[in-house]
Amino acid sequence: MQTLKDLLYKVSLEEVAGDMEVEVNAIVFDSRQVKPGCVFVATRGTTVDGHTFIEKAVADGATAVVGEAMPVVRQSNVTYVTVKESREALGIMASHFYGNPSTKLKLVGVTGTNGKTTTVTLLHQLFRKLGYQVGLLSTVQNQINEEILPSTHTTPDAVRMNELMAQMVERGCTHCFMEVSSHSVDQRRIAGLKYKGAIFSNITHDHLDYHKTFDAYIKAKKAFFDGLSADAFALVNGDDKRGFVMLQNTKAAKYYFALKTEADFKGRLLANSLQGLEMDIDGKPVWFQLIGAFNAYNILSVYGAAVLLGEDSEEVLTQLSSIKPSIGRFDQLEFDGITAIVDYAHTPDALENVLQTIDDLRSGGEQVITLVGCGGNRDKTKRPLMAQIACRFSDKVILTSDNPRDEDPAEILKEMEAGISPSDRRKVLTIVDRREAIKTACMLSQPKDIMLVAGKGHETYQEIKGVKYPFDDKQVVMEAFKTVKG
Ligand SMILES: CC(=O)N[C@H]1[C@@H](OP(=O)(O)OP(=O)(O)OC[C@H]2O[C@@H](n3ccc(=O)[nH]c3=O)[C@H](O)[C@@H]2O)O[C@H](CO)[C@@H](O)[C@@H]1O[C@H](C)C(=O)N[C@@H](C)C(=O)N[C@H](CCC(=O)O)C(=O)O
Ligand SMILES: Nc1ncnc2c1ncn2[C@@H]1O[C@H](COP(=O)(O)OP(=O)(O)OP(=O)(O)O)[C@@H](O)[C@H]1O
Ligand SMILES: N[C@H](CCC[C@H](N)C(=O)O)C(=O)O
Ligand SMILES: [Mg+2]
Repeated sequence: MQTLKDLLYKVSLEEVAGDMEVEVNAIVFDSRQVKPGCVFVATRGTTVDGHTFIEKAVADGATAVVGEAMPVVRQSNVTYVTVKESREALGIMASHFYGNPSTKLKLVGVTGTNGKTTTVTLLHQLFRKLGYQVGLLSTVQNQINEEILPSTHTTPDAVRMNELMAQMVERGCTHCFMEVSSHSVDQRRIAGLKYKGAIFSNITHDHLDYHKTFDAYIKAKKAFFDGLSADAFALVNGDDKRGFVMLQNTKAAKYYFALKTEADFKGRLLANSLQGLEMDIDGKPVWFQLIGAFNAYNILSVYGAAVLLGEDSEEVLTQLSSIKPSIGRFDQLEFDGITAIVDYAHTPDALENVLQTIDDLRSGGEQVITLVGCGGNRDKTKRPLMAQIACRFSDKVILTSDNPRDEDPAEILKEMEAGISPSDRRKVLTIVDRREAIKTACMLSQPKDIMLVAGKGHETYQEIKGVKYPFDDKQVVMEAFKTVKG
């Protein structure tokens, strides 16, 4: 067991009351999870202040408390430590508790509005093919080699994350590829981690509900790069004007990947179809199985990161050309000549990219039918924009629910409808029930048509008022086709 003093190594302390040599058997930041002998870390959250649960945590057996303000009435057998930033302390403590696993792995983090899951999944599969034991932390799933562990967040909380990394180390992993969400940087979930590399994919509109302004959102992403050490690499998209911003204050070695501008890892798109894409990389034409021009960026950053991690460039391209992750990103289903595409596009930029890809691949005569919704309790400003984009690229649009969470789904749909111009209204149907909406889309589609089911991708549930009901777009689409056309 470790002492509180061990766990607080390198954390700047403001005040200590009690014994720092006390042993702790767990780190807990939710009073409902407290067990005797643990240290309770109180953080100020987005809905409640964890400091209000200190007494409860102590009553339930916490032997130590760490937080930004301590109660006046204290128990003599409990150690109270005041720190400047509890979330930062929590990250560092979690790392120490699990033996600093990030220092024993080549840890690469990917941040950006879109493309994180695709990039880390490609990296995981690539390094498996290159013969390594590899860990993965992603929105879709966490993985230790082939073993799949459920994921609840894009970037887990500090305790869970270090626990997972410790398991990776124990199982012989040499590399770990993880998504770094802007929330996780802001909430210091990644404090205490040692990165070997960081990738920036792009930044566009999302999460303004949380960050409030676009500048604050950029700042959160940049903080990830600011925190890198000199022996790490920072690889950014040179075609995104914020790529340069990410590198401004980092100590890490700086690299760019790009399609349009000069870069250390430069690609040129040669061909793009529903079967895949061909790209010239460093003078070599290579065929990849991923679909959509935006994936050229994901492939380039994966290539760059692999080379920067010391892999042979030829071998990397050979292996990369054989990979096609099936993770609810541009997943194609066929039924009687109709193509249905299930995609996780849940931001205006992602939706536009996917629809542009479909548009580029149209052969003429077919209809594009887009089904889309927007999540509740999330950025409201993207709602009218996403409806507008769907209309711009589609012959028919069905607006429906995504994960309404605690909001009224009809209200979300009204906010989406506000983005539709009078001339586009005739092509739009609004159907609140997603299953019914999918059935209608199937009914409206004819052979050769392309139907896009956007927003939920890999998700296997629909969250309505705190309950997650089983719902898998791919499965529902296949069932609907069988019912309607079968
Ligand atoms: C808005 C947000 O990001 N919230 C995250 C945050 O919770 P919070 O600190 O704000 O929670 P809070 O309810 O205000 O509580 C404050 C503190 O009091 C504690 N508490 C609370 C109640 C109680 O009875 N006792 C108690 O001790 C809580 O454990 C917490 O430590 O910290 C928690 C622990 O790390 C996260 O689980 C939680 O994620 C919530 C569930 C969430 O939905 N997050 C989403 C928005 C998110 O993080 N998304 C990103 C990016 C998604 C993407 O684009 O890919 C992600 O990384 O997944
Ligand atoms: N490099 C990219 N540029 C723009 N759009 C992309 C890119 N890569 C993927 N997309 C689009 O964004 C959607 C989400 O992709 P992905 O899941 O890889 O992103 P993410 O950053 O992990 O998202 P999240 O923030 O939800 O975790 C995809 O379904 C696709 O439509
Ligand atoms: N990680 C993202 C996922 C959004 C997916 C979409 N289906 C929704 O529910 O809005 C978020 O939590 O904002
Ligand atoms: Mg993701």
